[in-house]
This record gives sequence, C-alpha cells and structure tokens, in this order.
Amino acid sequence: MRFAPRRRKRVPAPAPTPQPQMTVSKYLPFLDELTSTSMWRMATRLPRLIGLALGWAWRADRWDTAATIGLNLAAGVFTAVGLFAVTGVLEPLFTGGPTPERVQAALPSLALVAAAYAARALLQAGAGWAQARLRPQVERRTELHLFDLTSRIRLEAFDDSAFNDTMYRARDRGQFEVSRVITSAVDVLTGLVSIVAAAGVLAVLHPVLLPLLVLTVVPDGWAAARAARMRYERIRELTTGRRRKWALGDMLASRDSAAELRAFTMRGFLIDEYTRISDIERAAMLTVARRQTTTRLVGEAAGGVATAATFAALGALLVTGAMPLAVAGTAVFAIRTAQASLATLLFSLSTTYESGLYFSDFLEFSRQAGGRLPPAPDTEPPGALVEVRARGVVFAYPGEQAPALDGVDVDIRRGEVVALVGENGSGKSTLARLLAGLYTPQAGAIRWNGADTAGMDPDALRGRIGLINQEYAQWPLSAARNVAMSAAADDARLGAAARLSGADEVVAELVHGWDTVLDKRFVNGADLSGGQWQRIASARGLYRDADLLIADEPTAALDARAEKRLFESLHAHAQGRTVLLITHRLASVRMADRIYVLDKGRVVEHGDHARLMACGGLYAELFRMQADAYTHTGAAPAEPPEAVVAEPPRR
Ligand SMILES: Nc1ncnc2c1ncn2[C@@H]1O[C@H](COP(=O)(O)OP(=O)(O)OP(=O)(O)O)[C@@H](O)[C@H]1O
Repeated sequence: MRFAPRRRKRVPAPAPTPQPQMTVSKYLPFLDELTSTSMWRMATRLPRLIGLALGWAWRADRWDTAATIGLNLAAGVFTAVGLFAVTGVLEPLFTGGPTPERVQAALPSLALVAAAYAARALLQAGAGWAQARLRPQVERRTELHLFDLTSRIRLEAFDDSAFNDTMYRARDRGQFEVSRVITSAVDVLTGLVSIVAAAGVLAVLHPVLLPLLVLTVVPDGWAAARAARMRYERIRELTTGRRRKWALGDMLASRDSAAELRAFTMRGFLIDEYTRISDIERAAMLTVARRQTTTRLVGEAAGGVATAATFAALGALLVTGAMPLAVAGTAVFAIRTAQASLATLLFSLSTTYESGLYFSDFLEFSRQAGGRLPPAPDTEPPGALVEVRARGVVFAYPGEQAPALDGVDVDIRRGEVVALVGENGSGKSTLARLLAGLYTPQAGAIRWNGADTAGMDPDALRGRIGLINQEYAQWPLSAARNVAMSAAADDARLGAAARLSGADEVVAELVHGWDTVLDKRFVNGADLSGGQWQRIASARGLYRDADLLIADEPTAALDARAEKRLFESLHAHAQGRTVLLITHRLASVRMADRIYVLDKGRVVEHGDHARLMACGGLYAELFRMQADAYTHTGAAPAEPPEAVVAEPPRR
C-alpha cells in the first residue's frame, strides 16, 4: 500500500548530517531497562514464559501440542531405558570369566538397548512431525494476533517512536519465537528425563559422581546463557537503527521513491547512510562475538577442569579399591552419556532463555498494544447526526511539547457546509481527524448529539463519517475495492460516487474497469496520475454516503474542471447531509455556512465569508492574496502575445 504524496508532512528525506537516532547513545534507554532485568530474574521468569508459549501452542492446535510434548517425553523415557540397558551390557562384559559366557550374559540387555533406541527413533520421528505441523500454526496465530492489535490500537500509537520500536521487535522476531520457545522447552523436558536416568545410574554406582558431573556442565551452561543474553542486549539496543536501516532499504528498493531517488541523485547518500548504520551494527555485533567467544572459552575451561576432577575422582576410587573395575567402566560410560545429556539440556535451556527474551518482546508488545486500545464504549452508539460540537479541544502529538490544537471550539449542524481554513501547520487536518474519531482529545470534548465521542464505539462512530483524507492510501486492490473499501461493492453506488467525484472518467479508461488492480507491481496492474488517484479517494469518501463527510484538501491535485465539479458535488451532497471542508482554495469556501480560521492550533476567526471579509483579519488577508493572484495582470504588454492553439488531430 502506498500513500498519496502530501505537501508538508511527507516522510522527510534523511538530512545530510547523521540523525541522532542512529547513534549508539540513543539506544541507551533500552539498556537501562534491560540491565534491571538480571539473568537470574529472567531465568525465574522462564517457567512462566514457557507456560505462556505452551498456551499459545495449545490454542493453535491442541493435538499437535499434546503430540509434541507427549512423544518427546516418551522418547526421553526410552533414552533412559536404553541407558539402563547399556549398563546391563557393560557390567557382565567387564566382570571376569570366559568371554562367550560374558557376551551371552550381556545379550538380553543388548536386545533391550536395540529395542529402546528403535522405539526412541520412532517416537522422535513422530514428535518431529508434530512439531513441524505445529510451528506454522503457532506462527499464523501469533501473526494474526499481532495484526489484530496493530489494526485496532489508537492512531496516536503510530506517532510514538518508542512504541514503534516495540512493534518492530515484535514483528521482526518476537512473534516467531513462540514456537522456538516450545521446541526448546520440550527439549529441556526430554533432556531432564535423560539426566534423571543418568543421575540414577551414577547415584547407584557412587554418590560422589553425581555432584562432580553437575560441576562439569554448569560452567558451559552459564557461558551459553550469558552469550545468548549478550546477543539479545545488543540486538535490542540496535532496534531503532535497524528500523531506520529497514526504512532506508525500503527507499532504495521501492517503486514509490525510485523516481525521486534518481531525480535528486540520492543513491550515494542513501547507500552511505545505510552503510553507516550497517557499520554501527556490524561493530556492535563483532564486539558481541568477541565477548561471546571469551565467555564461552572461560566456560569451557572451567568445564574442562571439572571433567578432569571427575575422572581424577574416578581414578582415586579405583586405586583405593572403593570401586571395582566393572563398575568404573560403567561409570565412565554413564558419565559420558550424562555429560552429553546435560550439555544438551543446558543448550536447550539457553535456547529457551534466548527465545524467551525475544518472546517477551512479543508479550511486551501485546501488553503495550493492549493498553493502547480504545476503551470499551460506555455510551450509546451515535444516532443520526444532528449536531457535532468541539469544546476546548486540546491535542498534542506523542512526544511533542506544543499542542497541535489548543482550546478549539467548533460547531457543525446537520445540512451545513462548514469549512476549516488556515495556513500550513495551523491544525486543520488534526482537527479533522479528531472530529472523524481517529484521535481523542487530551482535554476538552467532542460531542455528537450531546454525547462525548470519547466513550463511543469508534467503529460505530466512524461508520457515520465519510472521509476524503489528505493522505489517502493507494491500496494495492481493485479500483472497486479502492472505492467501496470494507463495504460491499454495489454497482449503482460505485457509479454514483464515481460520477460525483469524477472517478467515472478514470475507471472508463482502465482496461479491466472497476476490476483493475491499481498497482503496477502486480500483473495487469495499472497506475494512476496524482489527480486520478485523488478522484478515486474522493469517490471513497462519497461512497459511504455518511451523515458527515469530512473532505480534507480534496482538490489539491485536481485540474480546474475536476475541481469545480467536485466542489459542486460536495455542495449538492450537503443537501440533507453535512460536509466539513478543508481547503486552501478559498474561493470554494465562500458558500460555506460557517468558516473557522485556524492559526497555530487555535480558532482565531469564524463566521461566514461576508462577515470574515468585513473583519479584515487573517481570512480576508489570505482571500485577497489569492484573489489578487487571479486578477493582477501586471503591466499590460504593448501588443498582446499571439495565442497558439493546436489543431485537433485529423482522423
Ligand atoms: N503525526 C504528527 N506528529 C507530530 N506532529 C504532527 C503530526 N502531524 C502534524 N503534526 C504537527 O501538528 C501541527 C498541525 O498539523 P496539521 O496537519 O493539522 O496542519 P494543517 O493545518 O492541516 O496543515 P496543512 O495545511 O499543511 O495540511 C503542525 O505543527 C504539524 O507539524
């Protein structure tokens, strides 16, 4: 989806100097927040995170979840059985006596080993299949949950950069980690079963072996978890930069910016900027890699020392005769097996821990987004419009000190055409969005037939309002869908809206008519000129046939004929309905019932055209400026220039 170009609030091209959000210092707030969550605290949160992830999986598909857990656990049990059976093989082999008898004595256990490992292989295959089925289902569910929230949260959320970071982290990785948490948590459970088995064997052989064994693996586990956390911290710090890089990448590879990129030779600048952020990212990740390697080396060295101590203890037990050779042989096998199981367990734990960190990003997004949903409606849904009143409305965009609207009063009554005029940035579009129920005032109120719109069901309110947006979206959908939007596409209504807006002429030229996809990136797609798109956007607002039509700069890209036609349509449309018109073409608001003049977020004048002209204020000044531009011809040339009129082509 693309958005129509806008005169002022376009996404600014990156300034030639480095943007502050691309320097590492800007990332520090996240670090502060993160360092307060210690590794231990995070580890204690793991069981809950695993529980939550399992809940997601269960809701996605309970059978596959149950099969994933059940089959993996059963496979773990057979690993344990195999281990016990191996000790049954080794013991007779290491005891004295003739070899054929020893081998014969070991045969039943050997058969058990083979059966156990065969069963484990089958169960693991089944578990793998269940896991493979579960993964896309969980991802689909989390993705839909994410988009359900992003499409319902209040519009202001999209102006909050911190929230955008949270949303990016959830979209970029968090949402995909649920299934990884589950997979690694199941591995932890399976590993635990094997460990319990190996520990059982070791405890039976000699009590000192078990604690020694634990010591051999703990340093490695610590190193793995610490390395995972380092990586996560760095990636989290880099969120804003990565988001920025993503936006730059989009500009480098998108059709919308392709023309300006070339016209303004932005290629070098964008690639430099992209490279600069990539370098910051690369330097940060290289530092992490270095620190991770050191940590792992420390962990492995400590683990090596502990392993040596374990085998030294085993040797001491042998030398002192505290342990017979047959038992020692079994112990060596059990120690190796247990070490492998413990290492797998700790690896799974560290993966669970790492995935848990990313999954908590997703949970954090869900929590924050949940807090940004519109409150549950506590008033009746809005009835047919009689009157809309804004009183003392104050609104500041997130992160902005100065309010965009500061104590605004406006009245709109049924059947009226009300106009908002004022210079760029005076607050007209912001006010229109508040009146359209897209933003909520921070002080003051907007009342629809006397009831505060803040307590109304936003969708019910918006259903009564048609919007011709200044920043209309260019949806990669058919022309019919671009006009009807979420409503059913009705031919008669499409035709009427198209006639009123001038979109009929646009659609008549499309090869597939209303069915043409308005996006060149798709097969048989078509693109429109700026003015043609604007006619489609106007038809969109008119199609809804709502009580209140808000038209924000509906003619900025239209030619003179189309502009005249649209203003006539809007005035005709107002018969029995209501129109709020925002425009810089002041000639078109002369007929408005009431005109509000905004300046720096305040209403500085209001009244009809005659009254405002008589006051000689800002409106009169702006109106005269425009009128002069049409009437002032300057010094007349001695001889009027000859007009050249092209002949129509002969057919
Ligand atoms: N999303 C935003 N975040 C922060 N500030 C914003 C945002 N949108 C608008 N503003 C600021 O709010 C003020 C009012 O903007 P608004 O778009 O309402 O003006 P306008 O009168 O419609 O201007 P124009 O005639 O240029 O369309 C301006 O100072 C603008 O920079």
